[in-house]
Amino acid sequence: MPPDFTPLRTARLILRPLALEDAAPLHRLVNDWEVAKTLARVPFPYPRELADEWIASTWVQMAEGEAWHLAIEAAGTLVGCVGLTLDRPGGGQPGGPPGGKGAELGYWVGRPSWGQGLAPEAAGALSRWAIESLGLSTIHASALRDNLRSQAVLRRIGLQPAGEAMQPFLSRGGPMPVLLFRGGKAELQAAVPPKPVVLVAAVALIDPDGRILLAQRPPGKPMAGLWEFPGGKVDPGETPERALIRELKEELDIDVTEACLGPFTFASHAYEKFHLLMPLYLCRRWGGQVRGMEGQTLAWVRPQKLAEYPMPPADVPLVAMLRDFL
Ligand SMILES: Nc1nc2c([nH]c(=O)n2[C@H]2C[C@H](O)[C@@H](COP(=O)(O)OP(=O)(O)OP(=O)(O)O)O2)c(=O)[nH]1
Repeated sequence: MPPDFTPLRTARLILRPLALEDAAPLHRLVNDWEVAKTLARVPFPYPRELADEWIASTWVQMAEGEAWHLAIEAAGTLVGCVGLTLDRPGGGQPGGPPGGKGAELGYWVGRPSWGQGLAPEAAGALSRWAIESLGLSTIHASALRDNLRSQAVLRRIGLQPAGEAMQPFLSRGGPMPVLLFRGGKAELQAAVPPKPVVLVAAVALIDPDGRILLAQRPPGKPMAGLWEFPGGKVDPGETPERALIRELKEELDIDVTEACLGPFTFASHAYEKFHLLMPLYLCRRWGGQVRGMEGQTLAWVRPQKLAEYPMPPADVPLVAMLRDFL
């Protein structure tokens, strides 16, 4: 039985325990000289039964807290494996840490999925998870001296060169020269690509009764159904004020001037795929009648009632500030 393990998710991948059904595709992908020749512990040819045995052994190792070998799944298909094996105390593995808890990282991606950056995505995610959840101080790994692609993967996830060694390779029938890599939490974190910052301008339109206009995000959009302040993304080269004037005309058919947009506060919020930076303006004067031009539902809401409207997480602190201010 596969052990209980909450799969790790990345932008494109799911890292989950191997299942018996993975044996056939795993065998097909790893029984490929181009893959097997880079792996120290994989024989070539790779017997079909070994796939079943290997999968069962990963369950035992995970249950015992010795190693975490996971399937790399992309769009519902097994594309490779990634694993971490804890160093045995006093094991003195080449490249292993002098003190603290360490683990050796290994991975492979089947040939059909090469060239898409899946190996660093999987290896980085598992390594960062292990540092956080298993309390590891170091991750180490090795790559054949002539395997530049794998060395690039290790560098990309933040591991640093840590010397050279000879390592036995089952597929090569003897020891081979490898480069060693190692890194801790700081190195792994520093290598995480920053999220793009998305600049969105938004406004709290306030009517003569002191009510604020909220618009409901339409179905099909991210965060559909949540209520938000009118506004939208600032185009390259545009100021937030110009963007708001444009968006308010497009979305609500009203005319606003820059002089009527008073800067109030801003949201700075980490969404999963981007970091939102959203200045929020106040506006009490505009030309024309507010009407939803994009079929969006609108609501004029008293400040005390704002909390009853579910809003994107970035807006929650803004609502509290508005309530206090108005
Ligand atoms: N207008 C507005 N956007 C908000 C608020 N809170 C919040 O997190 N956002 C987010 C949702 C969106 O990711 C982004 C606004 O972008 P947008 O409205 O131009 O774009 P969108 O995601 O609806 O659609 P698209 O242009 O990507 O197709 O800012 C808010 O109060 N008002």
